[in-house]
Amino acid sequence: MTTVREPEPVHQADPPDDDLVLDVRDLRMRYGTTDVLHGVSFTARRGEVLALLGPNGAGKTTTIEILEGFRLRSAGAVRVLGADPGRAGEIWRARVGVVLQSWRDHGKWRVRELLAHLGSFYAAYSTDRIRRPWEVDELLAAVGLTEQAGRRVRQLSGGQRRRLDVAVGIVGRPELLFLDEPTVGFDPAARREFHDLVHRLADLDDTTILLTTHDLDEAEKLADRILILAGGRIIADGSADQLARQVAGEAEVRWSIDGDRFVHATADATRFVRELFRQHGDAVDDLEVRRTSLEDTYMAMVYEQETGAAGGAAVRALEESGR
Ligand SMILES: Nc1ncnc2c1ncn2[C@@H]1O[C@H](COP(=O)(O)OP(=O)(O)OP(=O)(O)O)[C@@H](O)[C@H]1O
Repeated sequence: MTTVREPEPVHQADPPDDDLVLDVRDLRMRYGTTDVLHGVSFTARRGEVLALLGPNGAGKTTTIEILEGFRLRSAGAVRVLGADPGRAGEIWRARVGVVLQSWRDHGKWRVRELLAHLGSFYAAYSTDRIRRPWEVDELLAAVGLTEQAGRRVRQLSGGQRRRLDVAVGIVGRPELLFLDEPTVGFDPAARREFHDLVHRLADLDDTTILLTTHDLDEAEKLADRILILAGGRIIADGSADQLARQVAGEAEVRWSIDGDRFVHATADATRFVRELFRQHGDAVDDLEVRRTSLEDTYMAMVYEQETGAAGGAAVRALEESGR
């Protein structure tokens, strides 16, 4: 008997997308019997800056460590620069920069020597597009450590040491940079310089950056997109403006009449203020229009997630917090 085989279905593989630097789908992590990540999904494209926010213990460091290849996931599909970080090799590692929460080695080394030494490991991974490593004097200037170049690492202040952590993380000119709470201990000037450096890396070098921070002002200033991790899932993914619109009116209007203070959240502040004056005219005093801050949005979203409140509760919480 002759059997006729059905033609094999043709699998049209998607062309590799060089711009897709992070592709995380349904990532799960369990420590012992405790599930920490219940299905985390997000992507990041070349040159994007993402801020990963969430309450203490939400799983931000766990997520980042999995993407860095330092921790094995329990389940889910993860591609980082086109590879599985759990199995990727040396060449992949040379393309990834990491700034951990604290880094305490090499106290006897001098700053310049340490950076030159660590940088030398990246020379073999230079490409036509990216010359590795970063030239040491240029790097010292970029992180604001030129004056400390000859100092021993253990003689640096906390903030200077954190700058050195950043320098160590970027000395190999990474295409993808992970920053875990990068500005803890920075004074305001150092913080601003660091923000300039992040913008420069993303805008000029097309570096993709994923950072965790508890500083919502910093997240708003730095990130193209904000991810909020709570309850083991990403509960929000978008620009600060987009998130604000999801939660409530975009603006908060405050005013007083005869000494009594009022507050109202609205999507159309102009129309609301026009109506306010039409009704109360010159009696309106102390008028203030404020856009919903990322902090308001964050608090409302995390509150809603934690309490399991139905839609609309976040809006009410936001209004309460404004009173
Ligand atoms: N090695 C481990 N073994 C068991 N549990 C762990 C381990 N590492 C982390 N956890 C737990 O997993 C949860 C997530 O921790 P993780 O450090 O990822 O949170 P985080 O969002 O980075 O927190 P923070 O904002 O406080 O830095 C926490 O409940 C933590 O106690």
